[in-house]
Order: sequence, then structure tokens, then C-alpha cells
Amino acid sequence: MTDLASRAAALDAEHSSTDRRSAFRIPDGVIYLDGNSLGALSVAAAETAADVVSRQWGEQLIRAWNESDWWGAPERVGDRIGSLVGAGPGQVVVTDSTSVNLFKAIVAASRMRPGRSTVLTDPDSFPTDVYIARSACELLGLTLELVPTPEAPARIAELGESLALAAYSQVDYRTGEQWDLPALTRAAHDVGALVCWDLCHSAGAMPVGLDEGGADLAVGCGYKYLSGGPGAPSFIYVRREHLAAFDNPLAGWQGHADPFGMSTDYDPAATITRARVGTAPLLSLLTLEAALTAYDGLSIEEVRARSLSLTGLFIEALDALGVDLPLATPREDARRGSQVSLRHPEAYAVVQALIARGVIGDFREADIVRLGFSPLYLSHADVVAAAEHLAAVLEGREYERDEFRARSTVT
Ligand SMILES: Cc1ncc(COP(=O)(O)O)c(C=O)c1O
Ligand SMILES: Nc1c(O)cccc1C(=O)C[C@H](N)C(=O)O
Repeated sequence: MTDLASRAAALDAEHSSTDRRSAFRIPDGVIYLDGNSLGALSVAAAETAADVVSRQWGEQLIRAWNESDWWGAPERVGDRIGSLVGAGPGQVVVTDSTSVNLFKAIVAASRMRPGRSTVLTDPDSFPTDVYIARSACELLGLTLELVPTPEAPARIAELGESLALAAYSQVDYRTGEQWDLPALTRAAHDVGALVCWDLCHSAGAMPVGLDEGGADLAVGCGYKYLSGGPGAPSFIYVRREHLAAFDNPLAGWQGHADPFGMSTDYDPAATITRARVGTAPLLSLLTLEAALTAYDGLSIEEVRARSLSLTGLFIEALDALGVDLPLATPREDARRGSQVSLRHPEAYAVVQALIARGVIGDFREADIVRLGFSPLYLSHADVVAAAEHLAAVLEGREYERDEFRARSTVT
């Protein structure tokens, strides 16, 4: 056994209580490093999806809304996700896509700060975040300023009472850098502004501490680390003290206090239900609920410890194997999400060469090899094997093959 292999075996033994691999169906021969984009299928998710289709939909038919409590699922699943992101009950609901929830959150937050003119967001955010912030600001007649996250606290202080909202991601989707959620939140609160966090690349992989960190609003994906499946609905958090003022710009019947009263007038529910709009994608929502059972019996701190151990070992293995590509991801644990990104001028082809070897990661413009480490189903042995494959791809210049350079639609 090599030094790295024996180190991996020792770490796998040390972290055995957080290994949930058997709860997932990872194809043989695959090392899956893309759970930060589309989480893997779990056994529970597969079984529940089949049950929802054949028994609930097939046999219960419309009665399932009551008999299987389809109606209460958005809030029920919201509370389960809330427990993973540090939100007490009644503040999270699962509904719509992240883009739509972000729109609702930005408009509602801006309306809570009337008379203030400016919204801040990071120009390097996942593009939908910038597009949505821009369209919300255009609609409301507000100014959108694009300010990188490290510069945000200083700009927030300069803007003072003209700032309505800062909308930032906890973890950068490209570099995997983790930002200081409580510090940025405090900076905004110091000038009386609100903060909305995008948790797409942190929820389910690390503690977020929404209540404790003072966050006002947050959104996040259900299909990444939470493994809800392709197109799983997203979640939105509204801090309890803001619920009464949360004015949903997409007033739909499912956010109504009495949806079956069929009134022409919109009377929002007093609870987080007011963040609902229309009918949830039940097949996906209930599949997501089942996927979350993989977290049963685990604290999010334990998940984070496993995640840091995996990413830390990967970086250590790259060093040991002499892979000298620049790291886009910080080496310090406290600044690292659950991914490791490396820069290479032929990053796209490097990723394709890795995929051909069974190591599935992804490419992000312009030069990023992005590898996500879903803590629940990856082992330290996987991590060392992935690093060895990467070293072999680089050593053999496999990325120079034409077949690996041809771009597909989804990268
Ligand atoms: C940070 C971030 N925000 C938003 C999204 C978009 O989510 P959706 O397609 O659910 O709107 C993604 C991923 O697609 C993302 O990575
Ligand atoms: N949502 C996706 C999709 O529908 C197709 C392909 C990828 C995605 C993603 O989630 C991308 C992801 N947000 C990212 O960080 O790049």
C-alpha cells in the first residue's frame, strides 16, 4: 500500500460513523465529484419516487393531498432543510427554483427598506443571481451595484442608509471559497440594511447558522448536496421577525391564508406559507424529502468534519503526487467550501479526460477544473484515487486528445 492509500484507509476508519455510501446508488467504477451540481441518487429517493408515482398518485389519486399530506410537504420539507442550515422551524419552505426564490426574496427585502436606493451583489456570482438581481432592481427602480464579496463590507459602510439589501453567496460556485456569513450580515445590519444569502453551494455540506448568524433571507438548491434529484425544488428562508413584512411579489393562491376559500382578494398566510406561489412539483419535492433521510442521525458539524477531511486529503494528495496546478480554492479549512477547484488552460479537456477514467467533475469558465466532494457518499480512498487519476491525465497529457476538446452543451 502506498503512503497515500494507507493514510486514506486510516481516515476512512476514523470517519466511519459518517459514511453514508450504502444509502446511495453510485455506479461501479465511478468516483462522483459533481454532487455540488447534481447530487447522486439515494436508495430512499429512488424508492420514494416509485411509491409517489405508483401508490400515491396511482392509487390515492387526488386523495393524496390529504392522505399523504402533499399539501403540507413544502413546509414539512422546509423544516427538515432548516435543521441543516441552522433555521428553527417555521422559517423555511420548499418551492419554486432558486432563481424564482431569489427574485421573491430580493423584491420582498427591498420593499422592507422603502426609501433606500441600492442593492449589492457579487459580479462573480452564479450568473442567474446577477440576472435576477438586475431584473428585480429594474422593476423596483433601484440601483444594482456589482461589488466583489471581499470589498462588500467597505462599500456597505460607504453606502450607509442608501443600501437596502446585500445579496451574496456563502460559497463561490467556481472557486469554492467560503465567505464570512455572520461578518457580512453584521456589516449590512450596521447600516440598517438586510442580507439575502444564496446557499446553493453550502446547504447540506457545512453548518450555515442562519438564525445564529442573523441572516434575514436565504435561498438554496435542493438538487446539489441535498441530493433531491434533477429539477428538485429550491428552498427559501425568511427570518421569523420578517415574516409579517414579507410581501411576496408573486402572490399565488398557495401563499393565501385560506386557499380553498377561493376569494378574489389576496390575503397572505401569516406563516412562511406566504412564500409559496403555485403547486409544488410533488414528485421532486417528495423525492427530495426522502433523500434528506441520508442525514438522519448526523449533525451538520460531523458532515463538515468529513467534508474538510476529504478536501484536505485531496489537496495533500495533489501535493504528494506533484500536481502543481494553481488552486482556485483556499487551502485554509475555514475558507474552503466542499469543493476543490484547479486552474488549467485546457480545463475543459482535463475534465473530459477525467470523466473518461470514471472521475466525474465539471468545467467552469474560463479555466476551472471543479471537483465537488459530497461528504455523505465519498470516501478518502475515492479522494486519493481521484488525485492519482488527475496526476495521470496531466502526466500523459491526455487532455490534448481531440475527443476531449470537443465541447458539449452542458459543461
Ligand atoms: C449559486 C447558484 N444560484 C442559483 C443557481 C440556479 O438555480 P435554479 O436553476 O434552481 O434557479 C445555481 C445553480 O444552478 C447556483 O449554483
Ligand atoms: N442546474 C443545473 C442544470 O439544470 C444543468 C446543469 C448544471 C446545473 C447546475 O446546477 C450548475 C451549478 N449551479 C453550478 O454551480 O455550476
